[in-house]
Amino acid sequence: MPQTTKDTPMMQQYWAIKKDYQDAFLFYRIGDFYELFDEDAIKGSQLLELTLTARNKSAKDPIPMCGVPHHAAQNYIDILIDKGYKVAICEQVEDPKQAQGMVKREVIQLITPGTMMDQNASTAKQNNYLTALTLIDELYGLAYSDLTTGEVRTTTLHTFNEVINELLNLNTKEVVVDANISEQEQQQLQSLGMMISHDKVLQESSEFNFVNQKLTKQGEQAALKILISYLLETQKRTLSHLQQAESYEIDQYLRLNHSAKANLELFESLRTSKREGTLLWLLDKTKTAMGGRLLKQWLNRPLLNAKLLQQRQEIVATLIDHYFERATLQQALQKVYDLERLAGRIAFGSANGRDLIQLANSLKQIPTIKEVLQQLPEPTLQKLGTSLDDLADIRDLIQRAISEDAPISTTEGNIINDGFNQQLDEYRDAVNNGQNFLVQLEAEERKKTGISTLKVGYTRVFGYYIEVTNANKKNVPTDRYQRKQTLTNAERYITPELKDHEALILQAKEKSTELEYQLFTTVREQIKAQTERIQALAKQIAALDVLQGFAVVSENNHYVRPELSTKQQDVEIINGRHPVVEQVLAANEFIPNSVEMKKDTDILLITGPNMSGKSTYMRQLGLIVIMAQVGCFVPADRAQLPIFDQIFTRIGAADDLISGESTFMVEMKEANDALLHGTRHSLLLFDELGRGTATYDGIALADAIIEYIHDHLGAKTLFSTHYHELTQLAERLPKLRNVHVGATEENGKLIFLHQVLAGPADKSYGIHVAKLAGLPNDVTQHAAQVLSVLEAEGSDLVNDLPTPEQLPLFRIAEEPEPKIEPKQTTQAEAMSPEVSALLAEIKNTNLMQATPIEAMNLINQWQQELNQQNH
Ligand SMILES: Nc1ncnc2c1ncn2[C@@H]1O[C@H](COP(=O)(O)OP(=O)(O)OP(=O)(O)O)[C@@H](O)[C@H]1O
Repeated sequence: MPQTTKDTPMMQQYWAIKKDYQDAFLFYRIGDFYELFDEDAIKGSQLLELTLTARNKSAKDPIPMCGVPHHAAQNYIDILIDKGYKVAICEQVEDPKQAQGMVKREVIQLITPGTMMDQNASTAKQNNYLTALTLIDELYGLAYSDLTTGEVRTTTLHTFNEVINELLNLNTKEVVVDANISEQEQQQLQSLGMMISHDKVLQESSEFNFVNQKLTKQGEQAALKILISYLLETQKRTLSHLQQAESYEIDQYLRLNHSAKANLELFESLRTSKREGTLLWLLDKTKTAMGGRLLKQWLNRPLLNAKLLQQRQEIVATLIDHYFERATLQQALQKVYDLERLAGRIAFGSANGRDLIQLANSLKQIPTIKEVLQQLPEPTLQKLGTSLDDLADIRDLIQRAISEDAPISTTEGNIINDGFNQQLDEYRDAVNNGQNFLVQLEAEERKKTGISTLKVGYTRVFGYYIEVTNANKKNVPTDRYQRKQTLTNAERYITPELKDHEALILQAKEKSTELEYQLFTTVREQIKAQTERIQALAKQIAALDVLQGFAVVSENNHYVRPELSTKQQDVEIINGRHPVVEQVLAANEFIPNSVEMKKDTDILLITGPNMSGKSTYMRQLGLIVIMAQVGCFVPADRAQLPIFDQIFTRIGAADDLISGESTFMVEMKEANDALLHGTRHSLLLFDELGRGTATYDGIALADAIIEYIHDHLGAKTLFSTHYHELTQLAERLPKLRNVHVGATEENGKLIFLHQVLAGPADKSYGIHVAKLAGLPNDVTQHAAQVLSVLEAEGSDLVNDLPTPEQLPLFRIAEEPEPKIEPKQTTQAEAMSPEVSALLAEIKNTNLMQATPIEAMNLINQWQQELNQQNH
């Protein structure tokens, strides 16, 4: 709204400030309220369900207004941030009593989704990252930080797809970009729910110099500069708790793209989008919020380093074997508050007395933790036990200075302990003496006046008074008493003596409160100087907490320590279980299955009826690998595993959350990704790849992909399929083995055995599954007839299928596919020369060199040719 000449000085000040914060809600402090004006007020009143009023109501053009009490502001700020807005907090920055004219006001902080400092119980175990992104010499530089913990990391990425993956993995809500990031890229990030921000004035700072120390890559340094500059611009204070940036490369860790993490349900259940039923949910037996956050980071980045993994395994094994020590450790950890975020708040200047008490109480646990660790027969734990800094000096300072019962407010006294500061003790004595004087005065006045019910009291507005009930008013010595206030049944008076003491007491009180605040901030500053030590301790405690959690789940669920090999790629899991599904089923209901893929086997081709457990078997292997590569034990009787470099998946619903592309396109892209980037150290989990297109194309593509993996990649691969034709590949591909998930039929009913057995499935149970699903009897009976005809004739799926016109109902029953007995002829022999030629063309097409659109066009062309063949 434009400024008009009629604007009051206050509104002029408002508009002047608002001008710089057009994209934020301006919370403008007036007394005990934050007020919103004009468009902010209209929009804010709707979003926050506040009553909309107006300033200058009687004027011609009143200004819409709404407000929130300052003590309740945080809730409203949280709501706006959660809805993806920014909030600028504008405070009175001088004492109104001393102000000449308008009170000076300034924005003291711009709160954005990526810079929220306020954390509640539900976000305790989550990091909140702000990310900065730039592009230099065709490389993306990425820097991100969690302002609440001070963690800073940087990396360099080659493609925008990698950037998206990393940002989704980090669950980043806000990305600060510079002009090198194109409009289109920015829009793509926005469409994924990320706020895009820009840094207005790129500034050099001592913070940048400190955080930047270890970085060498240009892109990462540039991104870091944007990040820190934006943080300084929005937070408007020093950021001394930011740690030195750690640079990493994504291939230092087991690579899993975002959709693989979603498919394997690491952090979010596919069905409910909740944490329950995920690997994180299962493994999180941490006692601290820091441990909870670190576990999530570990699962996001499983390790490749065998030595580090051995070390984690040793610790888990030792903690499993020492139940009592572990119990003591857990009890101590339980009492450790969020050291990282406490350190953040202390450095940020927002910590109160209670925060410091929480810090001291946490530090009290460290000696116990050190003692237990030193008792354990494991070198890393023992070393940790000796080297852990118990921060006794900080604990001692807090215990001496800060009252156990410190209030939330830092400005109203009662924070500092007696005996900590002489001057404060003197003020407090003065206040106490004053109080004693009043007690004496009351007794004396009762005596002098003979009024036994006379009382000395205090109110904020009137100060100290002498109160006399109406019945006794006549006995009041009017020469000394001066009437001050009349109540219904009493009268209040003051005397000169009382007023003198009032001044003394109030002065002492005011001085003591002021001094307390000063002392408190000094203590806080002293602790702030030790931020790095607190952060170092927090990191060690967090790791210890995650590992004790691994010990707990491993023991409770009878996991075994996997043998990890860097020399060979053999996979041998005896009686493995799906860690989450087995928790959901009743005891002993889960049927364990082995996975054996030694030198002679790279690919397991899995067949079996729907619902038999094919996906579960594949996910099981993926999860076991991830658990092994974060250092946890695994659900099996025995497990020998290589260290995988990447896991590629194509499991479950193929909808692409990112680009909204068709199922088939996503399938092909994911296959392409695996074939292009996979190595013989990778794990591929492909569930019914190719089902997103026509049967012919599906079979042909699946065949070509399997052969490519077999001949060129050599990656360990689980490939499930309903295309029975593919099982014949075992004859040609020596490193492919058929397995199937067993089922039997009893009295016409299908019994799932959930057991993975050697060889291809010998019968399709599609019709039974269709029955279970409740398809009309007509349909399933009809399908059964078709099946028996097909089986009796040993016919060929392709050539002998009745046309839809002949069997109208068949179209409905098509989904559970009737299966034919495998013939001894190869596929190419069974088909017409045209189809064979087509197949050869498909096989020889190099998908790696085709763009997705070209692939689509090719497939379209093949489909048309095939259709011509069929007619
Ligand atoms: N090993 C097992 N032991 C016990 N129950 C299992 C086992 N494996 C799977 N199940 C149960 O069977 C259900 C179906 O499993 P899953 O989704 O893996 O089947 P599927 O063969 O992949 O099916 P579709 O082909 O229809 O995708 C699971 O929800 C689970 O409850």
